[in-house]
Amino acid sequence: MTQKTLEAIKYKRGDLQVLDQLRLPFETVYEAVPNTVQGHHVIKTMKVRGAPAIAIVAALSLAVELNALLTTSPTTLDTNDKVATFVNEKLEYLKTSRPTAVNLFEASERLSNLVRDNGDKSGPELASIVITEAEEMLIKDVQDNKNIGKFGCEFILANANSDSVRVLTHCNTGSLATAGWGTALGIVRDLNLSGKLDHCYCTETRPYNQGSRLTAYELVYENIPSTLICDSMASALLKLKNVKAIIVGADRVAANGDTANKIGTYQLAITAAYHNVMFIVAAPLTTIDMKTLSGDAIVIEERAGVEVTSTKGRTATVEVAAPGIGVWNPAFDVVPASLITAIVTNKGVITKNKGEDFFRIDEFIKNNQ
Ligand SMILES: CSC[C@@H](O)[C@@H](O)C(=O)COP(=O)(O)O
Repeated sequence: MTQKTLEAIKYKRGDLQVLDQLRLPFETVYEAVPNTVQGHHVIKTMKVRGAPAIAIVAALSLAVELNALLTTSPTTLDTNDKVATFVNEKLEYLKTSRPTAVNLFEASERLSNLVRDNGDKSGPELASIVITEAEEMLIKDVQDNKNIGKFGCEFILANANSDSVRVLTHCNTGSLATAGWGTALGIVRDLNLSGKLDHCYCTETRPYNQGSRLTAYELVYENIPSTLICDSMASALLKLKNVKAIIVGADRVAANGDTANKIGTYQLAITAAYHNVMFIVAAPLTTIDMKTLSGDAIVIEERAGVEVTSTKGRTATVEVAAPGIGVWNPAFDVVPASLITAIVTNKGVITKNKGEDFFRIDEFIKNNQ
């Protein structure tokens, strides 16, 4: 059965449009992204957000820029060297948009390696190879998410000891955060399609409200039985509502399984452990960063204090804090591997060995190439 999901990224060769997520859930407005300057802008300002979507929009913004130059200014791309320099400079620039989600850095490295490995091609040929690779990222991400949904749904049902489950999710990990379907929210979709989802709770996810604005929007859009809670209600929910699993996405998973995700994820993992509730991280393998050995080395983005002192409503942004108060606004936190039950990837589910408090992700990758 196919199910229509929201589309954060609309692309055909030479034309990239992104859904402006700052205007959701009240207005559906697409914005053209004709080049990397605009790509950088929509990522930095969070018109597009979510680890996979950030990487795909960055790569496609480069693809549309290259595509346009091939016709409007062919001499700028007429040698291999010119294209290689152009692509690498643009990738370095795009990487400065947001620091925590590794997918952007992984995509950049992949495109850069492609350029290095195609030193024998003409300029236009090399540009075309880069464009095609960026386009494939968009297609592959949806398939990866479908696999995550299936694996995660099976794992949760196999371990829940009940016929239908209630789950809690945090931030937005759905179609809006990816090329389609979603990671953690993809699992929720699969649970719902299998008829085994009793209810999905979602947090508001202050300060940016990805939960109340975006996840709630996706849940309502698809008629998934769901309820919104404030972030501060999570422990009470686990105590009183028989939730079987908390399912979250990831911005970067370190080699030992420590996971950076939206601020508030860490406290959810602590309360899940206390209440003996499964804590599931859902992410494609592109979100795993084997070069980062543990969560301590993950750079956490800090954003402007105004996101905490104000809230964006339907018609205006309103101040909600006493003027003059100091603000700390880390956008992400790190969940230690010891608190994570399983990491659900597009290649399968990674669990810990008995008695160990870290994941052997290197072994999993070796066995699932
Ligand atoms: C599939 S999205 C996974 C994560 O990127 C998501 O949970 C998250 O933390 C997004 O943060 P954001 O700041 O909205 O980009």
